[in-house]
Amino acid sequence: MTDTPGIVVTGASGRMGQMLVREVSASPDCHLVAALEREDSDWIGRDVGTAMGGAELGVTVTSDALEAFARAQAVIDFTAPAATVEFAALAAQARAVHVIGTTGLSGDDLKKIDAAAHHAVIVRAGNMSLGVNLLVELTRKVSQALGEAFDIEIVEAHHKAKVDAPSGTALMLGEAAAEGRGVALDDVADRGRDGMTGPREAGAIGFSAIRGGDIVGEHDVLFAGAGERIVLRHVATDRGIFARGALRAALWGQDKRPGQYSMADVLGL
Ligand SMILES: NC(=O)C1=CN([C@@H]2O[C@H](COP(=O)(O)OP(=O)(O)OC[C@H]3O[C@@H](n4cnc5c(N)ncnc54)[C@H](O)[C@@H]3O)[C@@H](O)[C@H]2O)C=CC1
Ligand SMILES: O=C(O)C1=N[C@H](C(=O)O)C[C@H](O)C1
Repeated sequence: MTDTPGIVVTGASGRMGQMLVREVSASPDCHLVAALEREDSDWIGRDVGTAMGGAELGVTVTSDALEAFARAQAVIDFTAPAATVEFAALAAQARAVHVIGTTGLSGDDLKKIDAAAHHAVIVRAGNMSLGVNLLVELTRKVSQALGEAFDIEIVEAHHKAKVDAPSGTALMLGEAAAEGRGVALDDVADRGRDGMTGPREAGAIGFSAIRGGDIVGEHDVLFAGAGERIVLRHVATDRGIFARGALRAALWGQDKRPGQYSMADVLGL
């Protein structure tokens, strides 16, 4: 047995789940206590290491979230909105830190996550990488400095299997741009142009989404003025950046009071 924090990885067979199983099991600072999948997944009952095509890890994939969370100090969750809302309540019941990377959450989902955060630590971010969280801070500052004389457009590109748009990261960047201008994103977001749209609305923050191939994640924040443009860009080439950020958040959350935190809190930005 080890006295490092025990971690559950949800969505273990997914793109992020597999990356997280690798990071958690390789880390000397924690250990993998469970790997969770949907009950109809053909990974259920198999050793997660061999299911991933590697060495045995001694952890059998299960769909019993309550039992798994009861044995854990943290749950790292990159799945889908309905699953994440359910896991938030169960992780709170188990008093386990819940690190949420899942994007595409609705306003109603966020309210349920807020309720769970009264009882346990939740760290949630649409992007767990250091680079993007720095970009968020830069976006806020540049937006504040330039004001409405520069039009803001956020362009994101992801792999063809991504199911939500705009990406969680694009929305974080949009929130930061709106905060920089002292406005609410919901009042100024322009999330889809098609047909006779008319000229650009003054003060709008526009979003465009590209989907194709195996693009890990790319985000541009464009500030377009008269006679000049600034582009702030982040390019992810390896999902390990998200997994390492999530693991850092799970460990950081161990001695924190119940509440909802961001990656900016974790990174001290
Ligand atoms: N915040 C961040 O830094 C990042 C967030 N993401 C987000 O993470 C989420 C997952 O992304 P991917 O790994 O690419 O998707 P994926 O589709 O490859 O994996 C999702 C996994 O969750 C599993 N799952 C769904 N419902 C479940 C349930 N009730 N119980 C157990 N497992 C369940 C699925 O079976 C699947 O294996 C997406 O929302 C994505 O946008 C992805 C990368 C970075
Ligand atoms: O689905 C993905 O892949 C990613 N999702 C996150 C998002 O929606 O921003 C983070 C990253 O860009 C990869």
